[in-house]
Amino acid sequence: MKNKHYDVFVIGSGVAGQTAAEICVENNLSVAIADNREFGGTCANRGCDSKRILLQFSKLIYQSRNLKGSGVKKIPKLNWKKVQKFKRSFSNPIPANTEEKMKGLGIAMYHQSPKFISKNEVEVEGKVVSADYFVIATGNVPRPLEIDGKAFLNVSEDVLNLKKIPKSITFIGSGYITMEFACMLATLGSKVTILERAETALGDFDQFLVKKLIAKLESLGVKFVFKADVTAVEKLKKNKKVSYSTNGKTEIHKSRLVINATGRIPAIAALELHKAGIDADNNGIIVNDYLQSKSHPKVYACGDVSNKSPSLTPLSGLQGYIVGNNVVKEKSKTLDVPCVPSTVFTTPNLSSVGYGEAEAKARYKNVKVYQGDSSGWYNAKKENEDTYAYTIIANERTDEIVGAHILSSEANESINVFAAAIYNKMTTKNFKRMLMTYPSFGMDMKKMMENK
Ligand SMILES: Cc1cc2nc3c(=O)[nH]c(=O)nc-3n(C[C@H](O)[C@H](O)[C@H](O)COP(=O)(O)OP(=O)(O)OC[C@H]3O[C@@H](n4cnc5c(N)ncnc54)[C@H](O)[C@@H]3O)c2cc1C
Ligand SMILES: NC(=O)c1ccc[n+]([C@@H]2O[C@H](COP(=O)([O-])OP(=O)(O)OC[C@H]3O[C@@H](n4cnc5c(N)ncnc54)[C@H](O)[C@@H]3O)[C@@H](O)[C@H]2O)c1
Repeated sequence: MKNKHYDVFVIGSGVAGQTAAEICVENNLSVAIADNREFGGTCANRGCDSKRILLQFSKLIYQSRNLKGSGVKKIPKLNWKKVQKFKRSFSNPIPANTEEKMKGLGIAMYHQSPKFISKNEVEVEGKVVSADYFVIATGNVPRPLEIDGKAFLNVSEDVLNLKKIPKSITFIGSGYITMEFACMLATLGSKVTILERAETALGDFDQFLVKKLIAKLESLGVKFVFKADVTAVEKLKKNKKVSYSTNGKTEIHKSRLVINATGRIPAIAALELHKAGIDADNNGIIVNDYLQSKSHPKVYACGDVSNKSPSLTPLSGLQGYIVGNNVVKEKSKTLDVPCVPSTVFTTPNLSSVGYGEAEAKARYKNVKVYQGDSSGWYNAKKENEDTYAYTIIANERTDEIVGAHILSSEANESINVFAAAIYNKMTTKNFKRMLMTYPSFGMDMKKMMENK
């Protein structure tokens, strides 16, 4: 075994790992990066980007259907093969482009999972590699579902690569991944069933809006089963058979595919963290506000694999930036995230930033909740869209906006305006003073905060 030494060894080449590696190498540190899959990470290869490309096609069909009878004569027909080809034109070049970029920066690359063998050494590609600092940025992987027949389950990546739209599909779990893909596939003609263990979908989101989103998906033919305990999956000739119990009754359900979308867990199993004394729990590697391992100060963790949630691309990039800077100059940056906007890219979108109603009520003495159904407003009516609603929350004492939750066809963009407002501690009064373009969803945001 030949020994190698670097100033910094990064594990994982997603947005978090790349960002940290680039900052280190730009500051004249010698850097290596390892990935056990194609370089470029989840978002660009098999997550956000590919997903949104596919979803825009189902949105096109959905919106055309809404406008049928109001001028649209024919609903467009998709050539799914070409849709997939278009998607791949974005994702296929990612690994080679990422490697070329790394190489251009002078970063050494390894194509295997490293295993820690001591506090400052890993074994990778048959070599012992030591480093002054390690950056762990290995992201998340699908949560394994320990049921009989688990080998017959598929995951989000398989949905992204579907060769054709399945006749029927079952999702286990009703989080982000399920809601987005269920919406897409139901719109494109699949019979979709969702088996969720909890009492509702998207448990962390505003439930006034989630109820409306569930009703929307039901109107597309999606069947929700809550309080479902899935026990087994079997492979039949054409279908998969899922066994589950709900309200004390045992049921079976057959569909072409069964997707395990019960959440994602930190990708740490292969790293042998214990050999370096790096502590982790179910949420990931335990780090302080510098994103430094609490049990091993020469190790940093960033992105989905750190225990600082939520697992979203912008937050992973930010964490990579913080770690890169802290490796270059110890304790130079802390993670200080006032609010993280996120969107469930269903049609319509469900977007959220800042506190939910319960959190705000726990935090402030008095809160003002502006909540309503805007399906009668111009912006919904012009699209023949029957689902549009909001919950905006302000601290009553200061009038500051502290949370915004929107269900609308443009919510993924509208929420960024609210993110800026919350970040800048805007009051509802100041927000309403801003001029917005007309006619736009921006104008509606001001109307949402009118006292009725
Ligand atoms: C289907 C899907 C859709 C999503 N949509 C969105 C969205 O719309 N918006 C959003 O903000 N977020 C979305 N996310 C979440 C987003 O993709 C992640 O938060 C983000 O990619 C995390 O970046 P990261 O750099 O922390 O990890 P990753 O991008 O996951 O990178 C980790 C890298 O580490 C590698 N790795 C893992 N284990 C090892 C090992 N043992 N050795 C070496 N390398 C290893 C992996 O191969 C990977 O390349 C989505 C996720 C999925 C699955
Ligand atoms: N648009 C986006 O930003 C986006 C999209 C996709 C994924 N993501 C990220 O990826 C993460 C993973 O997404 P996800 O949808 O897999 O997870 P999730 O955590 O959003 O949802 C998982 C769901 O599965 C349910 N569940 C758990 N165990 C179950 C079981 N045994 N049986 C039935 N239901 C069960 C949970 O109650 C929950 O509702 C997200 O939390 C998010 O951070 C983000």
